[in-house]
Amino acid sequence: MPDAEQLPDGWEKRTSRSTGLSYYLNVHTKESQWDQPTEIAKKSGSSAADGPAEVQCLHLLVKHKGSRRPSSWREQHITRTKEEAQLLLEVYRNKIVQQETTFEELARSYSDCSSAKRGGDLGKFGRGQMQPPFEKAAFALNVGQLSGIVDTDSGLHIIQRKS
Ligand SMILES: Cn1nc(-c2ccccc2)cc1C(=O)N[C@H](Cc1nc2ccccc2[nH]1)C(=O)O
Repeated sequence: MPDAEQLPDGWEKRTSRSTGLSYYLNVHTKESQWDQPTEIAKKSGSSAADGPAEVQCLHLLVKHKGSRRPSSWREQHITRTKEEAQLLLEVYRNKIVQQETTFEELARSYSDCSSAKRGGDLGKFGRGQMQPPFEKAAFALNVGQLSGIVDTDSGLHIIQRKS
């Protein structure tokens, strides 16, 4: 029985900054995955069929009293309900769709994530680095596309893919 921590060649075990969960990095392609690998890491990059290895996204997070950490740079003790957060985010999303303002301007003013100071820009990330609902929504977007409302343990998000 192989040692549970012994990984096939070309893999490293990492810990996600935002979720604290372990994921596995292919050191050759820089692709990552949640499931523990059982085969030697491939050395070529993803084919188009697998989608991008990483994406760059902006997000606007509205936390609520049920959020994992109901506090932010905007509000030390967040007490809004999840329903109130949903309504707020729908207003913000409509303003973006109607081109009344930009995603960056709204995120900078209203996002409960510390990335607000960068207009909501999370930078580039691969699979296995963000909470699964966020990852699924982000990797399903085309470049420039705006998501619907995405629910994670952190709160409710809208996401725009930049690359
Ligand atoms: C994942 N992440 N990246 C940054 C970030 C990135 C660039 C510059 C400054 C902060 C902040 C965070 C983060 O986890 N922030 C949390 C809120 C949060 N939870 C998230 C879940 C998924 C994606 C983004 C998320 N942001 C917080 O401030 O309480």
